[in-house]
Amino acid sequence: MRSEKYLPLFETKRARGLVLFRSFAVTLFVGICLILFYRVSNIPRDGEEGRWVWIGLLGAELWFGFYWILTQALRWNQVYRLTFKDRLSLRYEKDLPRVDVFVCTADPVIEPPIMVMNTVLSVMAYDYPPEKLAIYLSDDAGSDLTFYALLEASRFAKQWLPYCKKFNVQPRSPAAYFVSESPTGDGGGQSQTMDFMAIKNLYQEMADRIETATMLGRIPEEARLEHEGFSQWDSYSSKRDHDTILKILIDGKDPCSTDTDGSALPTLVYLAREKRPQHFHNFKAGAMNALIRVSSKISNGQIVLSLDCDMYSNDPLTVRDALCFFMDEEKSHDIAFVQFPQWFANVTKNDLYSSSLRVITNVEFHGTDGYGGPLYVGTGCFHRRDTLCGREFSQDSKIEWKKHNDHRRQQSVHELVEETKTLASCTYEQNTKWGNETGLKYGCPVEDVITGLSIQCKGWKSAYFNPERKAFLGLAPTTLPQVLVQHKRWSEGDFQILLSKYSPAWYAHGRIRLGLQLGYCCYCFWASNCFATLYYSIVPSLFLLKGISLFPQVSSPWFLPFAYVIVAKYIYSLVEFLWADGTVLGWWNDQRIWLYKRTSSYLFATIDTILKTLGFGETAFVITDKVADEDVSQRYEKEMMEFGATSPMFEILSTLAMLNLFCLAGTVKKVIMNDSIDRLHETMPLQILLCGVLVIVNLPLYQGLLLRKDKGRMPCSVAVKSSLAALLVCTTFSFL
Ligand SMILES: O=c1ccn([C@@H]2O[C@H](COP(=O)(O)OP(=O)(O)O[C@H]3O[C@H](CO)[C@@H](O)[C@H](O)[C@H]3O)[C@@H](O)[C@H]2O)c(=O)[nH]1
Ligand SMILES: [Mn+2]
Repeated sequence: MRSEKYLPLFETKRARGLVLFRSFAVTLFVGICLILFYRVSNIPRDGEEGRWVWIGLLGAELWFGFYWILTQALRWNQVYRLTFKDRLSLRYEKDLPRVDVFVCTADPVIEPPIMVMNTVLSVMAYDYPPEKLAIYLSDDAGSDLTFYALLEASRFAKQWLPYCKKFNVQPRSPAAYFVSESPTGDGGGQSQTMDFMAIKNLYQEMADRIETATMLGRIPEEARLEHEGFSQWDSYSSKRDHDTILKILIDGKDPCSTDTDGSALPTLVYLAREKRPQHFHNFKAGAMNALIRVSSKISNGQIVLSLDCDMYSNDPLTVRDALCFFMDEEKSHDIAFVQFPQWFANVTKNDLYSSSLRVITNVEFHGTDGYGGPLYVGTGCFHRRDTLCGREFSQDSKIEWKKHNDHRRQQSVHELVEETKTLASCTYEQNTKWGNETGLKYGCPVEDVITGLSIQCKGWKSAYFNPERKAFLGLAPTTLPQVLVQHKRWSEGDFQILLSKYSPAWYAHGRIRLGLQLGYCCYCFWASNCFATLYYSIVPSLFLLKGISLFPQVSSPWFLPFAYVIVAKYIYSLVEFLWADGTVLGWWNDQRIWLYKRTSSYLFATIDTILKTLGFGETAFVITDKVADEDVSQRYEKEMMEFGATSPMFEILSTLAMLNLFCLAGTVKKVIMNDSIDRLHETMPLQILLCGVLVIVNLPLYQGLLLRKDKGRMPCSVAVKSSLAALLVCTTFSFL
């Protein structure tokens, strides 16, 4: 029954200070226009020196100006959300919907099973009626190690879940919980301490068994004999060639599956979809679609949560938060998904690789939310099942939660499993709309973003919920090559979306709000930033070396707009970064990574996308490592940049760094020899500043190239090649 006075389950609030921000943005816009006017009106005439360079600079500045406008769309209309879980309980506790959680893993070596189990256990322990919760683990490696680990976890859960409930502990990932030496939670004093020690030992024993098996690469013989599930590996030949392996480890419907307190347990399912070398498997999108189908037979939750295997739940109440957005009587009918931020458990204080993406998380996504909702970013996202399967929005899309809650099943578990297996076979999708109209989209390295966009284009909205207590915590990459590769995948995927059928630049026009369209473009144009950035970080420095000025002199009135834009833009970015809980050094690191991404990841992403469009090359998904060697971890903790491998990306970064170093050194030498410091100051302040900042920002790179001795240093070959290349460019250019 609806109470007389309707009380919303969630609220949306405008961010404060938007007027101030907008006024500031307008002044910056004027500054940018003045700069462009200066460039256009001062183009050297035909035949005059520097005409083409000047036009190039104009191009770069036009690009930066255009891109800046896109970034404003992500800030213009920020909103914040609040939920009322108590009202949800009051109104719906008996009628809560079924929720299916999908956890994807793909490789037991770089995604250790014990980490995956912690994710699984953390969601099994959600504060949610267990008969309405089902957890599915998709294993794209089809590894019996992961299955073994899941079997162990299903046993451990029988103790872990009652413990969590009894003392209301959090987080409910055992590994994260046991980091603290003493029990936390709604203390039970002496009795909790004993329980704590007991459960901690149990966890440790389980972890040891799983880790030993992982290390040896095989499971203990007695485990194999004990559980019939392993027989499914009899016909297994490799991770790319095997039958569907499907096992319901805990059947929530079975009255016998209970924890040590006799309470029901959530359903737990292991799935390794069929793989054959002749059938392309479509990476995570393929795994997710198999999960959608398989789960529809087993539990068919109306709400689906997708999680990466390293993203444990940090808050047992998150499901209820998400449901507030789906179950509000007045405002929920058009919400298709609720995205939680991706936060990371392993980010160091000053976030050397800027992998926490804190500005995106704490600022930009709130901006997208003001225009119809955030992007779907693959993990920590709750979907309505029907919208994920391609349903269009219409006025009657509202779910009657109280009606639709029944899911009975007639067959035996065995029959059910056999019948369901075919849904995960390689051929099932042939001649269907899966991967296209239905489920997650195929063929894009960021299957999540393109899927979310297509849902929004069908008239749906999404919501962004960024609560005080972080809902999920994952693992960020811990070395520079990993960071650059991850960003290459993302920027490449986003760029492909721009060129795809669902392009935010045209297809989305009129289907989503303009602000959101621009916001999507901001990410989809990530890759294209490489050209302007490369130009700006090479050409002015070379001309500095040659003594040719490309920017206004200090005494010129045109100097002012440059000075204003530079100073205002960077102060703003620092303030925003600090506001998003960053540190000053973290901001500085962010600037460095900004440069590195743009000059390497984005460049390669652009090249690869163009090649793919022309028909060369294939889409790939390079999985991010979730483990690191001991010494690599130590350097990471100390915030020492990790290179340690040869890579074409490093060659570019190092060449750029050396080039700027030579240009600066050459200029300094000239100054000393000619005693011309005043003149240079007067005529080329901005070029000196640019080159100088590029050198300072690259200090860790010079250290890695020239000074460091540890294993994480830049390989010698890169140092030699890049120095020679930079030297060659500088000398040829000076004598040209
Ligand atoms: O063939 C594959 C490849 C990957 N995965 C899983 O996909 C998840 C994400 O992979 P990861 O290597 O951790 O990539 P990230 O860059 O950290 O992931 C981000 O970006 C991806 C898109 O590029 C999204 O799918 C993710 O949800 C999002 O967290 C992991 O759980 C993997 O196990 C599969 O299931 N099958
Ligand atoms: Mn990841």
